[in-house]
Amino acid sequence: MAIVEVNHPLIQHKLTFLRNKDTDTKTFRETLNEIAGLMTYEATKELKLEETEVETPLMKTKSYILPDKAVAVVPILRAGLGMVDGILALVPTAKVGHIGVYRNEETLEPVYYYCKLPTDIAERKVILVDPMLATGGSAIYAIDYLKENGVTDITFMCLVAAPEGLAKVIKKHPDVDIYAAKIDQGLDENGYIYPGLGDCGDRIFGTK
Ligand SMILES: O=c1ccn([C@@H]2O[C@H](COP(=O)(O)O)[C@@H](O)[C@H]2O)c(=O)[nH]1
Ligand SMILES: O=P(O)(O)OP(=O)(O)O
Ligand SMILES: [Mg+2]
Repeated sequence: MAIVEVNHPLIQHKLTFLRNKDTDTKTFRETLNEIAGLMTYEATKELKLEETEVETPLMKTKSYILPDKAVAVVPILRAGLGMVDGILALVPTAKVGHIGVYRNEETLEPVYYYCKLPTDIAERKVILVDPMLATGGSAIYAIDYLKENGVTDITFMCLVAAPEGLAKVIKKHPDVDIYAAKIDQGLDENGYIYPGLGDCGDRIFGTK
């Protein structure tokens, strides 16, 4: 198990634009995908490769490729969708599953409404994505769901995490690696990450 805050200057620079309440929807969406791509570089560094042989213009040589069933990306709807294209730009062979979970605004408990996973998901490393890890309820629900479907290798990737939510996820799922661009101060009285960037789903899709 590892918690990794990806402190790369480009990521921290771009995160500033996502935090800014005046950033427009188009810029927000593009920047979120750019960060997701940069974080993917870090989060996939332990991927196993297969040996192959390739013919260069000069000679045959040993080289390495990802196995066919290396990776699946699973966004938690809706906000997780905002990271998918950035990840697929780096891992185009990844399959994509979807888990629909929203937060009940009063109880902050996750409410399930949709799921579609690749049939061979248990054979893949799953990168589960949601930009915001707040109370941890949505992440724990989705990880439970993936494990019930046979997945054994899960990395959770988010943009901003609250320490209290992180602690809950690690306690319930100590085998899951978590990558965050930033671990923030905490949660406010409404369960929003502080200072955070607001409601990420609404900012991606312009729904408020
Ligand atoms: O500041 C925030 C906090 C949460 N969200 C949305 O909620 C879920 C995660 O909340 P949990 O309490 O961890 O279940 C996440 O999917 C976000 O969509 C947010 O946008 N901003
Ligand atoms: O997790 P929520 O409730 O913020 O839902 P969405 O991601 O669809 O905005
Ligand atoms: Mg959500």
